[in-house]
Amino acid sequence: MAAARNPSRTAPPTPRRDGFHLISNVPIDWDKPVPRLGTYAFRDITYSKSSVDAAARIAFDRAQVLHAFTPTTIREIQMALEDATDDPYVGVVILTSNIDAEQYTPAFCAGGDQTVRGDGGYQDGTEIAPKLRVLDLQIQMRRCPKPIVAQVRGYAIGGGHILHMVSDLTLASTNAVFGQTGPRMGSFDAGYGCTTAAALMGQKRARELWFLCKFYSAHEAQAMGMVNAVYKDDELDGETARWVRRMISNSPTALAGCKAALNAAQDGAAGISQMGGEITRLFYLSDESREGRDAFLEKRAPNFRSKL
Ligand SMILES: CC(C)(COP(=O)(O)OP(=O)(O)OC[C@H]1O[C@@H](n2cnc3c(N)ncnc32)[C@H](O)[C@@H]1OP(=O)(O)O)[C@@H](O)C(=O)NCCC(=O)NCCSC(=O)CCC(=O)c1ccccc1C(=O)O
Repeated sequence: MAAARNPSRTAPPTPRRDGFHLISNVPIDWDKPVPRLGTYAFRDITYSKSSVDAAARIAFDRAQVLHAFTPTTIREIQMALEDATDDPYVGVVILTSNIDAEQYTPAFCAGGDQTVRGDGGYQDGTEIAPKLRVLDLQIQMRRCPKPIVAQVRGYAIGGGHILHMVSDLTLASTNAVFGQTGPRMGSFDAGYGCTTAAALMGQKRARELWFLCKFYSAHEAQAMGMVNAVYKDDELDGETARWVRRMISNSPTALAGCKAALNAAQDGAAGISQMGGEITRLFYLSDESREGRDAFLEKRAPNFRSKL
């Protein structure tokens, strides 16, 4: 008698076979916020980690000005991001904002705080000279080997919009609104602000974004290619958790390699350096590489071929 066929051998192919829908969408349980790093106490952001879900959450905390950023805000994000990057336990970083919808219009970030915009850049009394510190943060985000997820509610405008574009993934609430305003505000970002827009949505749409300074709904932004997924506002935290949980269950080295490769074409020599750094780090783990170090320390000639 012929054996009964295993039904899984004949199951029709389905995208749901990836099991993504089976991952819990219970919002991430954050530990108590990290109030300070070293002697520095955060003022413009909150920084939290989850011991359960291996993620870090960096949130703008200036709701009264729609989370517009000053040099201090950016410096604080840089510090938190450095900590999250170096912490081997953290697998994914979420960049978002603290929403107080009872008092203030929801926003992810309304860009550079115009009240501290001086003639040569932004200066809130903490810079040696006025500068565009956010450009350094953009580079730090690109170099961070871990996925950065922008979780966007409300307005993501100007420099805030660029920070979501530079993030690896963007998950948006249905109430999110996206746009550049630079040419209406006497500003522009000829670096990642323009080049990332073109890479995400194509040249014509990127020119529309920057030349017209129109605003776009979450669904329009998704159709343009700059938002990965749109969720109802009350489902966004849970769905973000699902994306985070899938990524932290994947290989960190594979994710870092993919991020470096995806950055490489746009980032030129800096992109190759990021990619090369990953390769060198892995090479250090090999017998061949260790032979160079050991031979030096043992004051002998290296024999690399013996380690192949
Ligand atoms: C976002 C709005 C359309 C929302 O409008 P509305 O709901 O009516 O709210 P408002 O009443 O306007 O705002 C509430 C409250 O917030 C204050 N506020 C909002 N945005 C800013 C801001 N950017 N700076 C300072 N303050 C802000 C606003 O004044 C209100 O305060 P009150 O005390 O209640 O009056 C609308 O708010 C709006 O259009 N905002 C401006 C958005 C904008 O144009 N942002 C871009 C600024 S330029 C920039 O971001 C460049 C940044 C930069 O550093 C850079 C430079 C060069 C190269 C690269 C970069 C880079 O960013 O990467």
